[in-house]
Amino acid sequence: MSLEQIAFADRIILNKLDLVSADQKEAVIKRIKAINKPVQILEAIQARVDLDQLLGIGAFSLDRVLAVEPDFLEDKEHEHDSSITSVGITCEGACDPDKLNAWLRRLLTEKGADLFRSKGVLAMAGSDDRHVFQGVHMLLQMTSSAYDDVAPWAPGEKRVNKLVFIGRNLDRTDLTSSFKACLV
Ligand SMILES: Nc1nc2c(ncn2[C@@H]2O[C@H](COP(=O)(O)OP(=O)(O)OP(=O)(O)O)[C@@H](O)[C@H]2O)c(=O)[nH]1
Repeated sequence: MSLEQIAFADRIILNKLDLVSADQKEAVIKRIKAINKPVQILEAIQARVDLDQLLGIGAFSLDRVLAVEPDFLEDKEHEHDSSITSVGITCEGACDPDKLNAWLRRLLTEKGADLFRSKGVLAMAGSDDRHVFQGVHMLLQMTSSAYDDVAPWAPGEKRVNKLVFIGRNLDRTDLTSSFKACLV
């Protein structure tokens, strides 16, 4: 198994399942999820998968970023069998844009090599625009409903920031507290 490929993937096809027991399959799924919690696993025999699940999924589209799985974000499990893990942060509030920029810049500079994927949906103080970011290692793209086809925060909608980081040696406690320090 290539850990980086698993960490990077949005979807993984688990093929040749006729050759393993249910327990063996579950063990492999557990290992994959320990590395990349939000990944979607497609089970297959003779590589037969529903093509609709693979084609046109727009893995890098904003829809995908916005579809941050809530069960993943709420999962507080720490279990993992390698140094590659995923960290989800979900937290109501509004970010101070300057603090957030400084935090992201520092994170990418210091941890970029270890950060395979990052993505998130953010609320900014003083703005009704929903901000969306996604990154690969040091590269980060940020957009918002001001520029793109992203729905702004609806009137009265709870502004819940959601972030996902997948990478090596991530410190969940530090990531969470340093993000929360960006809130106004
Ligand atoms: N039993 C079983 N054999 C399969 C399945 N899928 C593919 N194979 C067989 O596995 C062999 C390798 O298939 P390839 O399509 O060449 O796959 P590959 O990725 O190039 O090779 P490997 O990953 O090394 O197996 C072929 O003989 C396939 O018929 C499956 O679901 N079950």
